[in-house]
Amino acid sequence: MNESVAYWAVVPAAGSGRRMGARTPKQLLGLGPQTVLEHSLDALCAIPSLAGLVLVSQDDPDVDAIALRYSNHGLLRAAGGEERCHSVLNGLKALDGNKASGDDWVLVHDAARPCVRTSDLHKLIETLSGHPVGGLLGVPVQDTIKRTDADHVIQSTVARDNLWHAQTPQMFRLARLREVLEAALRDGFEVTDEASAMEHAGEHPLMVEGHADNLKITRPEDLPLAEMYLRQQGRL
Ligand SMILES: Nc1ccn([C@@H]2O[C@H](COP(=O)(O)OP(=O)(O)OP(=O)(O)O)[C@@H](O)[C@H]2O)c(=O)n1
Ligand SMILES: C[C@](O)(CO)[C@H](O)COP(=O)(O)O
Repeated sequence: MNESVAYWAVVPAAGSGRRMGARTPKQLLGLGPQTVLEHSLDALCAIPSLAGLVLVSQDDPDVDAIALRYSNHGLLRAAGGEERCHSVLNGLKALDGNKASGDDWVLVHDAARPCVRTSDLHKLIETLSGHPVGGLLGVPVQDTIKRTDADHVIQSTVARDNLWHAQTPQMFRLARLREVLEAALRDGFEVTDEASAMEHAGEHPLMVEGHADNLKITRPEDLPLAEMYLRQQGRL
């Protein structure tokens, strides 16, 4: 752990949860007595070295109430953007305007990933703190992967060796991440995660193996699965 730099988190929590099909945005759905968002914030706040975190959300009184409960963790707020990448960039700008320096590390973690293990967060930070680029948590692909046409007719089988599911947190230096994200957006490049913006700039982030239970809650069937994982971890 490099003591001279700080570690911050940016939590994109401004999505509408279209694929969940619920009236409530999925980050505010319940997992036991807490919301998905609170479980994700609790996981990040368990990192002793965390200097603070930026919660990126739409205007929502329910989010405001949750944010108040994390004010002692140096919680800052930023407005959500049209897409996840715009929300993340707003979060980085909020950090820039605060006590953060360009060399500080930023962990970008989806609010929709409440089951991330504290042990994996520590593994990510320990593995990457001396790394020249940064990286992300992920898990190797276990199924056979098919590519189809628009009519779902299989065209090919994708070789799965060295193929990974990218997760979050994705951990990069603040100034460099903001620079590559702004450049990717200027180029009209489709940014679905922070690592892809780094790759677009010619960087090679490091994949750090985590666990499959760090799922992104996306569809209704993911909620009971997340609840089971949290119980297994003793968090419910
Ligand atoms: N404009 C957006 C879109 C997404 N997110 C956040 O990014 C994370 C991952 O995005 P995703 O799973 O796609 O969430 P949604 O966009 O809400 O889902 P959907 O695509 O089904 O609407 C979530 O924590 C979501 O709240 C965000 O902060 N701002
Ligand atoms: C960032 C991410 O969770 C990595 O897998 C994923 O790219 C988010 O994608 P989404 O379409 O915004 O859910």
